[in-house]
Amino acid sequence: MLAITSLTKHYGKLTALDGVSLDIGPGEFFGLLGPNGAGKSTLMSLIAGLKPADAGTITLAGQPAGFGPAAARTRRDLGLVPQTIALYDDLTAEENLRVFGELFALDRATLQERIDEGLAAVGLADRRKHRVKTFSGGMQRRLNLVAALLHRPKLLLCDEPTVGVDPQSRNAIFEFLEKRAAEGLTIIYSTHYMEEATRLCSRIAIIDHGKILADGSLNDLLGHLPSSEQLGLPLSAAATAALPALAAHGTVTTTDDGHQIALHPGTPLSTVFALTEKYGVPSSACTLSRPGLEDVFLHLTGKAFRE
Ligand SMILES: Nc1ncnc2c1ncn2[C@@H]1O[C@H](COP(=O)(O)OP(=O)(O)OP(=O)(O)O)[C@@H](O)[C@H]1O
Repeated sequence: MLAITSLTKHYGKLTALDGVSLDIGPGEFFGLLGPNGAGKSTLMSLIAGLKPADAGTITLAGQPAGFGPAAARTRRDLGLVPQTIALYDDLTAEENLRVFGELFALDRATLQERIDEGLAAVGLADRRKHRVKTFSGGMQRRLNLVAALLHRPKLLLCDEPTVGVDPQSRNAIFEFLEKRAAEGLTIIYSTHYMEEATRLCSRIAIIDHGKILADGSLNDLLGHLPSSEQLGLPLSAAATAALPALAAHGTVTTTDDGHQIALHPGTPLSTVFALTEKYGVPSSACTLSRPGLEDVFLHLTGKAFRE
């Protein structure tokens, strides 16, 4: 549906996007996960046509997309929830939505129907007559989401929509987006929160320094790691005695915090725990953890993820 090829963007000497290529299919809930300054907003702005690319192409359903007059038609098929809230403070929630709807030349009846439906869907129906300046950041975000979908775009771009948002609004945003995704809307969702990408996205691309480092389902990404589970042991004499036997089942690293054994994929936990028991390591002293996206990022970049 959305095809991006070798997209590059410089700001002066800084390369914000460096040859990004992506193919996003219809109905995908696509996560763009990267630390601050990775290039997420730049990529979103180029797709939305707010800025020109220096090189590369963007097409939506085979038609030119992005910046410039050739992409004017496909821009109608996009909705953007920008990182910075874009609403009129002195207008009420409903008045704001009317302004956005009129930009897309929606007829009065259709617009009213969509306003009512949208406000109800994000839990703002009872605040429709209140000015936006009286809203919390989270409420403003929710309203921005409704505004971006009034013209029923095929693709929704959400640029870090939960930054500075209270937990209640965060959940309302998640549930709203999950419903739209279940209805078939294609969503690109940028975030620097790994748990958001894990919860929401059917596919995740990890971006850093303007490059896509990995792209796939959560399981595909975890597949980059050499181990699926990690056993933690204390620095006790019993645990140290068990290490040679455990080393046959995984890679051992020892730090001041204890021994870590990254188990070889497919190692039965019963085998591992039989060994710790044999050497007298109490099970309460053992920990077992599954790796997450943080470990994938560390594995790919050699650096901890900076949120
Ligand atoms: N208008 C601009 N002029 C100069 N440099 C810019 C501009 N916009 C972004 N940058 C730089 O480009 C790089 C990518 O920025 P971008 O905003 O795309 O990243 P991001 O992943 O969205 O980060 P954040 O989560 O902080 O918004 C950063 O180094 C940023 O400082």
